Amino acid sequence: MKEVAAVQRIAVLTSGGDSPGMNAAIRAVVRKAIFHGLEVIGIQRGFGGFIEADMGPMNLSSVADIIHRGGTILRTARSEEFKTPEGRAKAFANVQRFGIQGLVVIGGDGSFRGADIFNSEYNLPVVGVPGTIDNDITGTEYSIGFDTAINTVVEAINKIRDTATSHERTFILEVMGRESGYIALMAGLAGGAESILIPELRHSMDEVCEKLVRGYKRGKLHSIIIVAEGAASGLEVGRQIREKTGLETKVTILGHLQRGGTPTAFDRILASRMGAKAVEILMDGCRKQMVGMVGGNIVAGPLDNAFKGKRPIEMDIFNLANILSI
Ligand SMILES: Nc1ncnc2c1ncn2[C@@H]1O[C@H](COP(=O)(O)OP(=O)(O)O)[C@@H](O)[C@H]1O
Ligand SMILES: O=P(O)(O)OC[C@H]1O[C@](O)(COP(=O)(O)O)[C@@H](O)[C@@H]1O
Ligand SMILES: [Mg+2]
Repeated sequence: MKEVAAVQRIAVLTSGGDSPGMNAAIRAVVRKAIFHGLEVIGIQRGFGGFIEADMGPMNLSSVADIIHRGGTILRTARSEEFKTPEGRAKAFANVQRFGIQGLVVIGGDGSFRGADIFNSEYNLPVVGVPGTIDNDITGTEYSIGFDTAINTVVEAINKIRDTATSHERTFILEVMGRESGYIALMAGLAGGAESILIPELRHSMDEVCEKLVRGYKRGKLHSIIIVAEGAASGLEVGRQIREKTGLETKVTILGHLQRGGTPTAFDRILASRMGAKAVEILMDGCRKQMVGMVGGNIVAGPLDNAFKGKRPIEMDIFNLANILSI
């Protein structure tokens, strides 16, 4: 049976770094809302478009043929102006002008912080949908785009392994994560990396080098070291290893390759479920929530969970990766 909602018009935007699966989430928000008789306004370029009234109605066809596309059809941005009360006042003028009664923000911790402040100031109901390749959001086991990103990294590791073995070389692979080591950790475990360097932990280059040399002594043909960009520069790690061990090192920086590409089935399913849940939350009359995956279920939780504390790194996974690469 279709539920009839008190809220009649909602808006959706994507903000912060794009992540594969954001389009699937937009599609779910739009189609779920329309299914229940709601109108949906699509806001372009995150909070930037919110301030500048760069927005318009979306319909079923606006989200056709996007479930498999990376990036975001709504575009995304980082808006310094939204961090100011004056910028947010402009955005609120557009809330009134367009008759928006609820807002879905698809983005990361920074975007949720912005949404939280806006809700406190203007009482517009907001729901956060976690979309970031970093998977650094507390309150959800997975954020949209992470699975695709680590699969991209693992694919790169597979390719590097081929040439690394042939030449018996040491490779350093720098991956994304300015403040978070999740991509490095999980892709490192899945890719069988010798060492994983992440910003959450202090690392001793002497230990990294000792492990490398030990490995080669027992007959390893190559070594792969994963470095999160927030832990160190891949080039610098390569230089230090070369100086300390005399080994030949090659450095690959994956960069924005990790943010693009067609989303995996996991990310599409996650995004579809989370986008639909966001609409349900607004229809239920909640004022400030985030969607999360907890124990495999899609649930509503407090929005400020996402940025209250830093998500701790899973030490058991880090230790396991170390044991398995002995
Ligand atoms: N303290 C804040 N107050 C208001 N808006 C904020 C705040 N922090 C972040 N934002 C908004 O959210 C945007 C995205 O945040 P950012 O941290 O860059 O990305 P992400 O959401 O992916 O973590 C910022 O450009 C800004 O517009
Ligand atoms: O593309 P930019 O603006 O240089 O941002 C790079 C950063 O964005 C990310 O890809 C995603 O971070 P957010 O989701 O917090 O925006 C990080 O891994 C990376 O450090
Ligand atoms: Mg972030």
